[in-house]
Amino acid sequence: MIDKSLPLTDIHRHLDGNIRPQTILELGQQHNLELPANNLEELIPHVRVMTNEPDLVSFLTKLDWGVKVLADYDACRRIAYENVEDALNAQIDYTELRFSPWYMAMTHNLDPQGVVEAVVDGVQAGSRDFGVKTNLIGILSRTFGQEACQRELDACLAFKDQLIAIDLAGDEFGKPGELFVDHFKQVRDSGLNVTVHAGEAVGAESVWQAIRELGATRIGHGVRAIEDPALMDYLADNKIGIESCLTSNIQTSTFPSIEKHPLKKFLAHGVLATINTDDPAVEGIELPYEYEVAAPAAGLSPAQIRQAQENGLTISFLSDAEKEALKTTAKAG
Ligand SMILES: O=c1[nH]cnc2c1ncn2[C@@H]1O[C@H](CO)[C@@H](O)[C@H]1O
Ligand SMILES: [Zn+2]
Repeated sequence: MIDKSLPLTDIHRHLDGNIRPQTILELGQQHNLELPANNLEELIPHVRVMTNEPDLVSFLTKLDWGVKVLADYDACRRIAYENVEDALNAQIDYTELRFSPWYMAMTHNLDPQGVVEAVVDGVQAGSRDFGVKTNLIGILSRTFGQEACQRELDACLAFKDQLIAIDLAGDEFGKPGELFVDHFKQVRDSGLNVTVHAGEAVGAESVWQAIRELGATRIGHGVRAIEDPALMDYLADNKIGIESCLTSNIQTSTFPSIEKHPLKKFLAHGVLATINTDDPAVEGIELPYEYEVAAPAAGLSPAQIRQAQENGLTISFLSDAEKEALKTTAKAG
């Protein structure tokens, strides 16, 4: 259950993995784009996971129609704005929304820097209108290789004061972290925080690499750290946060069943693990479902669910003063 006296956070949430099917339809019509269907019912199977996918890369193709309708900067602004409204509807008090400017820009040859500007603008307006506190994380989509990631990073760094961190996402198996050491040196030099998707499609060695060579202080998913006891100790001792996304891990076949998910073991080990959505519209879930259905199904006790909720604020990239302010607001109800 969600503890209403604590702030509710979603710190692993892809803005470009959460584009409303209705918006995909409307943008497609507005820009005369060919879509796989012209009504919601028939479109949904193309943009949402209906049965578990065999692997991460198959899962990720479900995000593609969402970015293919981003024909101009207004479309980017719109989906950013709607993401904040979705966060409000999911009872979220604070969210770190992440997005990949290159992935959003590539279909219609937009300028990635223009995409960042539009997303910043849309999220600021949404935050003001819907009263949800937000920060933005820029993603380097490793799937498209080192060069595209450098251009993506340049676009992010041009707006570094509007971002809180940089993440590495996409095809972990095909594009290992070793290819992005230089990119993340630039990120650390810029003063931005580092979180990396690791230990999702590859084992514990990918998590070690993200920490030691990329400088990650938080890990997206990290599920396969469970295979390495020394790494589990390291995560707990060094307060490396784990951004868990239960339903996503089942839908990508990272784990065969929710009952076997290791989140409860991370928490029992004292790792600062958290509950998040990943790509809510693509998964067809929202944060309350993860707390109320997925977490109990994964064998978390009510005390562990509460601990995970508390950890969300603890490992967020907010300042101590901002964390305290959110706690006070939540307590006041
Ligand atoms: O669960 C995930 N694991 C790895 N990469 C992901 C996941 N969800 C989305 N993306 C990736 O993030 C970028 C869009 O924000 C895209 O590169 C997409 O493939
Ligand atoms: Zn993710």
